[in-house]
Amino acid sequence: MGRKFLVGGNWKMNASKQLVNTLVSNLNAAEWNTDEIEVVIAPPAPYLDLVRSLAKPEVYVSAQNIYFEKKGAFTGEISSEFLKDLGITWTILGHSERREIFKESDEVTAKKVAYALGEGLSVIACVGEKLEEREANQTAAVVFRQLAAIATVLKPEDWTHVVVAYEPVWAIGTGKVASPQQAQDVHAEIRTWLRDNVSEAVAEQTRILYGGSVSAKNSADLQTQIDIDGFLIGGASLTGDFITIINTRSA
Ligand SMILES: O=C[C@H](O)COP(=O)(O)O
Repeated sequence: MGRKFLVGGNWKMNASKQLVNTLVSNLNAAEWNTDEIEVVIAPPAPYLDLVRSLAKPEVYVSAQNIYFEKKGAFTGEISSEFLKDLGITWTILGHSERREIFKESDEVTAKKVAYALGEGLSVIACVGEKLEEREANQTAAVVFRQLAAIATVLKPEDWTHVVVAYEPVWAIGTGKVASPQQAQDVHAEIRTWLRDNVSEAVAEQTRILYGGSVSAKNSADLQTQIDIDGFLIGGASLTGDFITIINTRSA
């Protein structure tokens, strides 16, 4: 079976009750073939419950991050238990903003991925290089290092619930989208890495999303690439572009 295209919306630290109502009503009114497209939105943690209760079942809801402990003295952290209690089945992990701003290492990210999977969550695991790393021809090395940290703590069967999001840091929120070929090149390298380091089946089945300035204007071209299995969309997920992107895929 082919890889189901995933359109993810990462709202980052943007929300209000009013915005939730608008974005979720618009999504509820939109239609897509659920055999071919999976839609996942990731609002900030305080809005997860509201979004889950308002969104139609075809919309999967994701956290943007969790911790690797069930409960206790971890002020400000989000437990997988909270997600399960709220009917939230996904979490993003290892976003570059977590890595850069909050200093989450490859090892911490990997620990979170393993923990989330053990708790029955599906994970969007983010990888991607910074501009200076790309310019130093280090893109593959950086992405492979990030993947290796995750692969080390997973069993091959765990990958069934992992989606990899390739998000070049220089393309995030900058309007400088990777060209379809630039994205495809890295996606193909990631798939080859999975083939060489995990298994043929995992390489074939694992979805690799592209993220970084995806918009209604560029999504059609990006999605023509054979190894682009969906998008993780930031800014445009807070606008009508998100549904246009879903519709572009459906068309
Ligand atoms: O998780 C989403 C990415 O960071 C992309 O953000 P962006 O679409 O605003 O560039």
